[in-house]
Amino acid sequence: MNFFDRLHDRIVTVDSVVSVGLDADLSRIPDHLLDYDLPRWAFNRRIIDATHEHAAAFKPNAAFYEDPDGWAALEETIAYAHGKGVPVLLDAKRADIGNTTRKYAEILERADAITVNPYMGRDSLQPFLANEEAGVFVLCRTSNPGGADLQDLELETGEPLYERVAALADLWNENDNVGLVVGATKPEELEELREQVPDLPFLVPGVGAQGGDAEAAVEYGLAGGVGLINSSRGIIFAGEDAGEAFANVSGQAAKRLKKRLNQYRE
Ligand SMILES: O=c1ccn([C@@H]2O[C@H](COP(=O)(O)O)[C@@H](O)[C@H]2O)c(=O)[nH]1
Repeated sequence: MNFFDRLHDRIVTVDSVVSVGLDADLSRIPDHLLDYDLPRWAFNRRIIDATHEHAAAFKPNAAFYEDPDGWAALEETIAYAHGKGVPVLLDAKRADIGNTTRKYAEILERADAITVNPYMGRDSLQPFLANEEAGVFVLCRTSNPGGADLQDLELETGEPLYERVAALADLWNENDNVGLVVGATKPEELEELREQVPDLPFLVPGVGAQGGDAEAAVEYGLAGGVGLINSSRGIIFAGEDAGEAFANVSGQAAKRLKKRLNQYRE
């Protein structure tokens, strides 16, 4: 079954478009978990237990797992999320020359979807795009201030580069498996892009710690009700001062975000 069909079913089941970002920063994990063999896994397991009923997806960012223990923690995390019936989107922003990107794409044997970087062009994304079962979210207009440096550059046609990326992603969507990454900190661009590519679901990061626009994220991020609005630190570290009750606080934060976003869903 296609990723976006699976995501649609999950969104309906939990009545939520919340993506819970599992950015398990070791320096912020509660002290009482640091003696575990894999503290990031111990942390994620508790966060998953507390938030899964509000989660349309979990989104670990690969940056927080790129060491031997990290990969082990990530494997356990993905398997556990799947056991709860929740799809996993790995935020890895991958792409490279063909030989390398084929290896990168093997991660889709584990994760259900991935973020990719379009800068190297179509051939660098081909193994991801060819995977009919997986979701492929192409970075388009990112949430960070420096996203403007390249993404807003005006092309000879007068369009900004991010709009060309959206047009290309639409062309690349032969398997109905492509979405865009568009930050909630960019509400005007969200609106423009939704008009430009009405059928592509968006992954919208930036509604939590980055202070993005939750209403615009929902209004423009969803295509036919399908899309993901992500918060990472705003959920997983909401209970940073709560000691052993940290995961309960995260569960409440995920529920609150779900309710807030649902106000804007049709
Ligand atoms: O444009 C982008 C693309 C990716 N991200 C990632 O999303 C989360 C956001 O974390 P918060 O703690 O909710 O700010 C994180 O993994 C980023 O690397 C993004 O923020 N913006």
